Amino acid sequence: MDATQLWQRYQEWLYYHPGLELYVDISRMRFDDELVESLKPKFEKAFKDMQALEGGAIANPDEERMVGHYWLRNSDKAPTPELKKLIDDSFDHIEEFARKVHSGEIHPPEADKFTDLLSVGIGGSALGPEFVAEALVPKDEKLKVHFIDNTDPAGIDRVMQELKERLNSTLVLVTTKSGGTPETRNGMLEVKHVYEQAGLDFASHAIAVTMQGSKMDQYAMQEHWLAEFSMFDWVGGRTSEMSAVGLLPAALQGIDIRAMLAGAAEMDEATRVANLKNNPAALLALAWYQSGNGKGEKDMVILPYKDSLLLFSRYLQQLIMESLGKERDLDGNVVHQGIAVYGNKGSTDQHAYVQQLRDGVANFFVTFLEVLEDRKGPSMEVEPGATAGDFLNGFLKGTREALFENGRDSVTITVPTVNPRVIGALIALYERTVGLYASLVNINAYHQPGVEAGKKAAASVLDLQRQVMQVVQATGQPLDLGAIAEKVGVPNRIEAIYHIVRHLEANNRGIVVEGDRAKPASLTVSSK
Ligand SMILES: O=P(O)(O)OC[C@H]1O[C@H](O)[C@H](O)[C@@H](O)[C@@H]1O
Repeated sequence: MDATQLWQRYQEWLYYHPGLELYVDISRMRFDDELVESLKPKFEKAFKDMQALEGGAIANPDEERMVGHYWLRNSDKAPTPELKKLIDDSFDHIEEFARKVHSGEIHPPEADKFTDLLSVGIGGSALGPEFVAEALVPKDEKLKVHFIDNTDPAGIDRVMQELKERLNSTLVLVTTKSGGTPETRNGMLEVKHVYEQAGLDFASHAIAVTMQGSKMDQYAMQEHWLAEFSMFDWVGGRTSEMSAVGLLPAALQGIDIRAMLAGAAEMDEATRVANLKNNPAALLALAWYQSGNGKGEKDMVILPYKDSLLLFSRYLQQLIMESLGKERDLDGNVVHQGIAVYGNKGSTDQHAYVQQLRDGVANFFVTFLEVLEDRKGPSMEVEPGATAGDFLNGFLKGTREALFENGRDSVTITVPTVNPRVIGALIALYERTVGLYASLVNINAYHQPGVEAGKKAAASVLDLQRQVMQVVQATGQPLDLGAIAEKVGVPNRIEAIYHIVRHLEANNRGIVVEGDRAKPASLTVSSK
């Protein structure tokens, strides 16, 4: 295709949303009319599926659940007046609480106001809040936000060290939809311990977002935490940014959550249009489908050319990979679907792995995210006639062109600026694209059966650890790994026992290991 033809193609496929001033350009994806024609029936079905989902159908059949994240942005779309009321009340509750925290009406026992927010959660209960907190830091940030999103003791220490001087004015938010996620429970207990060590009452600094009746809900009630916010059964973790999960921390930080909701609602309207060319999510779904042959054969590299959007790719990793990465389709056939997502930001990544993208394995397509506004206010010239922002723009365009020349495709999404409305719209755009694409490839995007396997295996390792400790303590003389395995009654789990013992020893957990470290079979274990 020559330059004139490409310019034609660009104009033919360009999508523009006038309200949001947002563009989607899929002209640099090499799909042809034949593919578009052949996908028409699938798109018809995808639009219908989406309509049914928004109408309250059980769109997640395995878990017998409705999928209602779109109602959050327009509660009139909720299938019953009761649900509408729940949604409206939950936002009022969030705003009222945030207002009282900001004014000092709600304050910790030892200070006039809360100064910091420590959010404890993982997966869908962390990635959206982390992305938004970083993308939208307000000028007059009301509370400074920190995150614990793992059960890594050293990671927890690092965050608690930062907060050491302000512990008494830190509000701790524990977010877990299910209320039973071990990493989050551990994080909460560790933080509580630090409060207790400091002689502070944890409950009067603690709030929770969780489903009613969950373990966390019960715990928070028993302990008389400061406040609780409900998470709904019909909102999945990875699509929960526009529920209390995302909006509570955002509101506390001082972000305009109504603008986020409005941006998402505008995008939802645009992505309800049952016409491929006029629906930006359908255009993205077409691009995903074409690049990976409907089988995820190519990875999605997300490259926002804007530092504040650094965490978008991490957020999208869960949204896309947990939704689309499925063993079976809706008819039970083994399909091993998915699309791998990675990326950080441009132009930084051009100095890291873009070399491979240009010249190496052609197993990806790029999504460039362009922000038209360089910064608030004027920029100096770093060279005659060019600002730092002109360079950033030049690098984006240059990379897009250099990749395309070499047979590497890309999508470009352009937004006017980074603000709450735009972020709400971007989240809604990708949520809808995932839903439409899932329909095209006939999978359930709303469950995550594969995650359970790792959780079960971890629980079994911890069980084994308890048994190993018992055996070692009860025996009173050095045992080799085989003997421990025999005594525990799991002769085929010697390797697992070896790993457990090595970790216990490294952490002074009351055992002594002797022998040649390079020859695990020579090791003996005894209690200290
Ligand atoms: O919010 P929670 O219930 O604690 O869940 C946190 C995360 O854990 C799980 O493993 C799921 O796979 C995720 O979808 C979820 O977002």
